[in-house]
Amino acid sequence: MSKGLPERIVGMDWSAVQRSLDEQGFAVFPPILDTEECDALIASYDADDLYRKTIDMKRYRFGIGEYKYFHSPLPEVLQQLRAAFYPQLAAAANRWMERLGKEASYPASLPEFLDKCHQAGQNRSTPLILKYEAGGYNCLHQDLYGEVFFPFQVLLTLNQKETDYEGGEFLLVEQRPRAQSRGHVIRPERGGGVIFPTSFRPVQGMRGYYRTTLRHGVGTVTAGTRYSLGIIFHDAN
Ligand SMILES: O=C(O)CCC(=O)C(=O)O
Ligand SMILES: [Fe+2]
Repeated sequence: MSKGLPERIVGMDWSAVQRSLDEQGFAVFPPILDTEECDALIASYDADDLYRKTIDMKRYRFGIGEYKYFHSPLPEVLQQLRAAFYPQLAAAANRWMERLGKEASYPASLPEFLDKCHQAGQNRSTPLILKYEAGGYNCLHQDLYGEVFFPFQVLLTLNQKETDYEGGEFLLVEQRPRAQSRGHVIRPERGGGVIFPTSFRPVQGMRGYYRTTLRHGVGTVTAGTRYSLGIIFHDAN
């Protein structure tokens, strides 16, 4: 891919993404990282000086697998992904809050939003890289790390389904008020991913919008190794 990463993100079909977010609650996007960029991120998994913390998921009963939080300042790719996705998603976030009758208070740029996190005592960086080997999985969860949170997060897969791993589907479960839950199974291409709600979303009902609760996770990897990159916009306390 010849263009720089921020240009590739700005050049995504954002009207289709916004529509998909509003209608389905999530949006799958085609590769924005090329094979070399994905391979470089995978190769950096063992570069321990890049990370502030490593989590063995089994220890916390989060699933089976491992993830590492990048420390701040983030590697350039992570910084670019976070900063370039933010403005489009802030517009969606404010639209969603208005629909739910809440204050639409997400600032236009990432540094302004991070200031809010820091003022609330949320100073630790949250973008992460995840690794699941055969038998690995990630239980359904939400990534909330304090009072301030951004309503969207982004997940990119760094290697190729079917070639590098089998199973390991991205799972999104939507809990509807006074009704049964609905599941979505998403399998992005290497270098592509999905934008999804951190915690809840507005759904159009007969009388205005109501709110559903979302959790995400990963189905069992049945063969190979799956690597992914999680872009969380709020910092952690
Ligand atoms: O590995 C995945 O697909 C999910 C990772 C995750 O839970 C996240 O990025 O928040
Ligand atoms: Fe997560």
